[in-house]
Amino acid sequence: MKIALLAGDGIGPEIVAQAERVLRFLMADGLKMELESGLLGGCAVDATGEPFPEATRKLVIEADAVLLGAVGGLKYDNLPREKRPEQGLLTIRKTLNLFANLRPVILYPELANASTLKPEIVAGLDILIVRELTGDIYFGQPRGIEQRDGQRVGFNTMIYSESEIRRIAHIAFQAARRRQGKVCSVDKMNVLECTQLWRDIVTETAQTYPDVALTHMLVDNAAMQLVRDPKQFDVIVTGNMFGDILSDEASMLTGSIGMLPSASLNDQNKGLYEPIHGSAPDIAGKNIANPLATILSTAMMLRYSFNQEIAASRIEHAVKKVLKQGYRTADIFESGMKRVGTVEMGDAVLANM
Ligand SMILES: NC(=O)c1ccc[n+]([C@@H]2O[C@H](COP(=O)([O-])OP(=O)(O)OC[C@H]3O[C@@H](n4cnc5c(N)ncnc54)[C@H](O)[C@@H]3O)[C@@H](O)[C@H]2O)c1
Ligand SMILES: CC(C)[C@H](C(=O)O)[C@@H](O)C(=O)O
Ligand SMILES: [Mg+2]
Repeated sequence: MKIALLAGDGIGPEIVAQAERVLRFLMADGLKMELESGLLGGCAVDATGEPFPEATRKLVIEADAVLLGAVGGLKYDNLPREKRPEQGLLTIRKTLNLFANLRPVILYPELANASTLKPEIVAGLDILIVRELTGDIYFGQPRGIEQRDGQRVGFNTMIYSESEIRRIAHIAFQAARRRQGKVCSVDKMNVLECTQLWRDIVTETAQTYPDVALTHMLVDNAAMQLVRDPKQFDVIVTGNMFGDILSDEASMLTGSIGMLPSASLNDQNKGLYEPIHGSAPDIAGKNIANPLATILSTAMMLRYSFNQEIAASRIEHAVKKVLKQGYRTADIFESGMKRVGTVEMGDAVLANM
């Protein structure tokens, strides 16, 4: 099992270091894995001039799975789009055809008071956001900024093909079968043709899954319903951009964006695993970032890419125990708990493994 580690920028190296300790612990305990680090994002721009250098391309193609921290930062904001750190991430997703992004939104009972909603509204919360990751306005052509009628206009194209919609819909329905059997498809069909097609194809695909209950919701309402009554959702399936926004919103129901892991999968079981948050430049280098989303992403990697259910649950149980024992990074801290830094949170997880 060869794993490419791409720590990236900002808090990336700090949080990936803790996940790497967890992987090395499992290796010392007999799990056969090989880890190799590579450059992606701003650190790659600094070293090579490119956000996704050739050596990293080779590494991720050859690896069985990729663990990523985060990319980006203020320093790179003035670069042209193709040189920006985020472009490196988008290019990896496209190169590996990682169209299915799974973002579990799970509230650990110990964090009920850290949620932005009242404990009774979020108790037992367990949503799976299935975000399409290689299409939509992120990749659609044409795009650009150009002169028209004496002024600049900026434009992007929201586009989905039937086959792109169908394959992500299948992922959502199959996931729902292993859960509560409910899929809510989120679109903006009242305004956007692209998402009218989305709704039509999801509805058509649902006919293969008579045992799954499908509902549709417009994205503005979905954003509101997530903070009104989030437990009405089981699986949410949506496009690239709506999924990006709704998952950041949903993360706060679990206490912090630092708690949400993700898996981005293609149809050959190859996966890239990363926390849903970014490089958090405001807290980078201070040993205060929450590493749990990244550590939980390694559990998803062991489960989805390597079928190592026991090792995956071992990590998840260790995280649960750490929270039970009262360890909290700043983002999930509440009085009476033990405030710890990034490294100490890693220590606590390892101690519980
Ligand atoms: N997958 C990725 O690599 C990814 C994802 C999102 C944003 N980004 C990039 O990251 C940079 C910063 O973006 P942003 O500030 O909008 O979003 P962000 O997710 O980096 O940070 C948003 C807020 O959440 C906090 N936060 C994020 N992760 C945390 C953690 N693990 N523990 C505690 N607090 C945490 C940050 O301190 C910040 O206040 C940008 O360049 C953006 O493009 C990268
Ligand atoms: C950094 C950015 C390109 C990325 C996205 O929009 O997909 C991020 O926000 C995410 O959620 O993974
Ligand atoms: Mg995002």
